[in-house]
Amino acid sequence: MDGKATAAAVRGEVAAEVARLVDAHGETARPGLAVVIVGERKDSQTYVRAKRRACEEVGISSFGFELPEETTQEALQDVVRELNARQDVHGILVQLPLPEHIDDEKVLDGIEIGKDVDGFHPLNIGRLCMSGRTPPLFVPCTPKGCVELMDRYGVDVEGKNVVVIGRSNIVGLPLAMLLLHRNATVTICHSRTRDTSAKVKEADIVVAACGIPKFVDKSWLKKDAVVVDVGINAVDDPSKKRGYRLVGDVDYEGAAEVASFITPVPGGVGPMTIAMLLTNTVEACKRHLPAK
Ligand SMILES: Nc1nc(=O)c2c([nH]1)NC[C@@H]1CN(c3ccc(C(=O)N[C@@H](CCC(=O)O)C(=O)O)cc3)C=[N+]21
Repeated sequence: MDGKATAAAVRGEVAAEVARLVDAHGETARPGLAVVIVGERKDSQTYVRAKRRACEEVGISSFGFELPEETTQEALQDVVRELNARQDVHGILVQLPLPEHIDDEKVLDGIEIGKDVDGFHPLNIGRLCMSGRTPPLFVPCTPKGCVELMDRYGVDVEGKNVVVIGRSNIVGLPLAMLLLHRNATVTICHSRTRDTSAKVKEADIVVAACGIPKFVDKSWLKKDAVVVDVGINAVDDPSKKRGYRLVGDVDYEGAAEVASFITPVPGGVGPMTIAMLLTNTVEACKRHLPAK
């Protein structure tokens, strides 16, 4: 499953929608995303740059806030409060991880839930977990991107055995919930699971989101399993310009021989994550407009 091409297609659709909004309602209807980064982590800077570029491509205004590593808890929360109040900012993203001295829970919980385009606010996650009630305002971008990718490739999850490896609040847990609501039989494996390979051997669909390079081996996979690799692991590689290359949580070469569908790294889930950030931002903006 080609996440790079699929994300490009999604961006094309988002660009058309943004143009339609601005055409119908004027400049105030142009969606705006604020991205806040604290400190100078190289990987965070790379991701934030990619988010900024994606916004530009589709006509979403992006507002970057680069705060020094020493930023205090109070100062960061003040920035979030200001962004909550701004009319031209429809979505707020505080890039994770934050420096050690900052309590990220306090920061994330301070984001207005209607602007929580990451979908990390406990009220959004709580609503995501419950079915038949008020739905969340936003679904976290990586899980949403995984499901969107499978949808577009015609992978139906209903009644399937899905194994999600990883239980993080931003990927594994919300993804398991999304798949459960789509009537998959979901098993979550994690660091204390006794025999993950045995669980994976039963899986029609495997989602690897544990952050361990090449954790999932070809020998674990059922013939024609669907494999979604969320891992973005940097491993040293002096032959590369950046000094490292990215590998997933799945041994791609081997797994590709048995899987019916598989996502590569890079070029799989990563670009879809950013595409879903754009769709969430447009959704946030549209909620403020009269229906048209
Ligand atoms: N508040 C917050 N929201 C996030 O969504 C968030 C975050 N914090 N912190 C870090 C993680 C990581 N993340 C990625 C997004 C896209 C790619 C991506 O597009 N990767 C490219 C490769 C990029 C490269 O070459 O370095 C690919 O997989 O093809 C990767 C990682 C979002 N995150």
